[in-house]
Amino acid sequence: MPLPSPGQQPSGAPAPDPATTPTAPRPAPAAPAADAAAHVKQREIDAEQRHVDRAYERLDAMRGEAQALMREGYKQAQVGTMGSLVERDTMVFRAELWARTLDAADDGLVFGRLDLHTGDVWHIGRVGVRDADSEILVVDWRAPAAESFYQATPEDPRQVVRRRVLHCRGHKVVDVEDDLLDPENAPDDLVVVGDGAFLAALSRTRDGSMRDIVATIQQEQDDAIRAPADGSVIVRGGPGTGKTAVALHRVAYLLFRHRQRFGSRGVLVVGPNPRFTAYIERVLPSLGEGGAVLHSLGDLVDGTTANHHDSAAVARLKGATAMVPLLRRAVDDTPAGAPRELRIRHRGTEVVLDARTLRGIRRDLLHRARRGPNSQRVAAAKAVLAALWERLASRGAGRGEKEAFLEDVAARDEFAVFLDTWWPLVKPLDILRGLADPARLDRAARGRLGREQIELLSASWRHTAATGDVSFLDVALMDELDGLVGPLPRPRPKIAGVPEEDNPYIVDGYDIFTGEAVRAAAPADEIREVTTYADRMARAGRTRDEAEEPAEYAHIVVDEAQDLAPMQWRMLKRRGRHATWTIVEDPAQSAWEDLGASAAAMSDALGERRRHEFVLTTNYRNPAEIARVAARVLERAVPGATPARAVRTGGEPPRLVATGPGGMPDAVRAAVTGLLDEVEGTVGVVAPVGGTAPYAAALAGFPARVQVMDALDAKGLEFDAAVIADPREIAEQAPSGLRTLYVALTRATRSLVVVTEDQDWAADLMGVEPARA
Ligand SMILES: Nc1ncnc2c1ncn2[C@@H]1O[C@H](COP(=O)(O)OP(=O)(O)OP(=O)(O)O)[C@@H](O)[C@H]1O
Repeated sequence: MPLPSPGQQPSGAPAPDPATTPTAPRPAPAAPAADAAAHVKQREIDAEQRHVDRAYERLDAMRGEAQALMREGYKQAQVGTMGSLVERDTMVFRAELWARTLDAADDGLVFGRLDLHTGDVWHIGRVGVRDADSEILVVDWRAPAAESFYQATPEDPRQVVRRRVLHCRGHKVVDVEDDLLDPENAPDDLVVVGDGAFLAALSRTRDGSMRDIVATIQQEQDDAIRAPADGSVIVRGGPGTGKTAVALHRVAYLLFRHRQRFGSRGVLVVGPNPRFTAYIERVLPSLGEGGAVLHSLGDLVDGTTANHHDSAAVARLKGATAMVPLLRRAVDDTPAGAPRELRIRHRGTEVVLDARTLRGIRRDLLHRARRGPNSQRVAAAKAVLAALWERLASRGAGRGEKEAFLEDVAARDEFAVFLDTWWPLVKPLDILRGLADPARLDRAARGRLGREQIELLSASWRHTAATGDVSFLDVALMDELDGLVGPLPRPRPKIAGVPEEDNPYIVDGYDIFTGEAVRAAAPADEIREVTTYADRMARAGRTRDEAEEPAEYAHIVVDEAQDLAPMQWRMLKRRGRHATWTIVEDPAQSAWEDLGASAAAMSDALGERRRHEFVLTTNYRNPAEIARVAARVLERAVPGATPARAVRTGGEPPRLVATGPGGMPDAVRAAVTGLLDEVEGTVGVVAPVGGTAPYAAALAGFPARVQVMDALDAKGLEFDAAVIADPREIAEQAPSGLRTLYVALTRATRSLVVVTEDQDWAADLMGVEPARA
């Protein structure tokens, strides 16, 4: 669907006149023009309403059929054979999915119509609907027949004479808006009406959630949405060009056209932070697709949630692939607190394994550990026991004593405690905590980090060790470590009444992993299975690697991909080794400095598959007044970059408020108070990274539509009004700071207020004269 210039008809037909005037290929009736126009339009709306009513009647019938199918599925359960249970599950699953899709389609079921020069008329909607005689009432927007709705232009009308957008409130048609694409082939009585409702829709109030754009997808966006499924799609474009919207509609498209392939292994959508995933989470369900999994980069690893961004200097270190060998060496290093030697006394003889011998055993075990040291725990116990026996044998012990010796040592507390400290089971977080020790970090880095870098990193992990806080990049490191340390063995659950001897990790009453004595668990008078030490070790070895790999997906969407560090790409790659990808990025908004390294890591994740690249050029979010200011900052941040074209005018001109030292929170509060009267929807307050606290305090008790966040967390979001606090600090916090400020300046759909202590700097940067707070 081609886009209107500001203040013009959405496309195609020459529409010089304001608008609500219906225009026709033939001259419009003379007078009274306004009344006649309203009458013609109402007649068109009434006609569409009749069609929409029929479609809703059939939708209700289809929902009834889906419910009946579900009931039928449950009935089959009563038959009870294995086969019928499987059929029942499939039937119920499909019927439920279908029922959910139909429910989601209820809101705005029909939104478009195509009149072809063949005389055919197609209505386009959220799902396909047929009447009882199988006549098509509505074509699903993702079906090939609907393609012209988004793709036809006056230059290439694709048989479409008139394209109509229907605006509905609930089940009621409230407006229609036409594009005349092929006047030559228009029948004499064809009516064309329109009032620029598309542009009006763009300036609607924001309620904090993104909405689908299915009725108004533009041609260049549709190209990306419907790109072939055989490769990966990369969508680039400036802020507000609809990149996120396109990626989400592509997921709905892929699931519709290739459900078998993408539905079974699933789709993962990854956004920069949880605020962003909450913002987009309604889009796919509103398109009838509830199956995709949404995650932020901070919660991709089970049981971990990032709660802060690292400073730019720390992020540069943690995000680079140089972390891979460093982490590997940290995993292989002797654990902190490991004993230097082992002394065991057996029947009056002391057997000692000295530091050198223990180091040799460790090296050997690590060499053999394909799945990380955690999987070698049983092997470690065996190797130490074997070395002890060798020592004893060298001092004259006979072969016949071996079993008794091993039984004796393995059962001892001191051996369990030794094993637990010498070869502990480790979790990724333990390794990061260990790296809080500068000496250990230096060893792992093999001298490749300078003193300042060691201090920065170890300070960051000291904070983690003390508080348990992890950063977004720590999550990527923990995911890397997950693979390096290997899965933790999963002990079988304790079952009441079952003696602990059945647990393969219990050796003679001791849990060889934790060192816990569990002898008391089995009642003394219970008859026990008689097993040897060797039986139990063999059993332990067999069950050791049961932990799960991270889930793999058939398709992965990465939003704000320009910000991903190489280590984060590695984390995603592990989840999509066989996936196709949709990548959404705008290098001009990147907070990550080494764009080359990031691009290489992305390329590695995407693999050899074909890539389809698209560039979106129109800014649907910012009014031209805000876009102009943002473009000035873009020119400084990325000289030569082309800003997207803003289609709307009529926003408030951006305001610059100057304040004195220490006056920032009060000035921000005053700006927000003013904006709450000006706009009905959300007001976003964007602060420097790590600097939200004073503003959150100043705005305590304000309505929930006021949201405070730092500039990195503002990525991808939009608000009716935005207040940028301390732009200079945002710009100077990192080498990529000006780009981050550019992101912050492009969040508002209507009003933008920038509050600064450095008025000359800000006025020069933005080209706006300051007012005093
Ligand atoms: N074709 C369209 N019809 C209606 N609204 C649209 C259309 N395309 C985009 N929008 C709206 O424009 C706004 C910006 O879209 P979106 O967030 O997808 O842009 P983006 O390119 O991802 O921006 P950013 O780079 O800042 O994250 C959203 O409100 C979206 O709904």
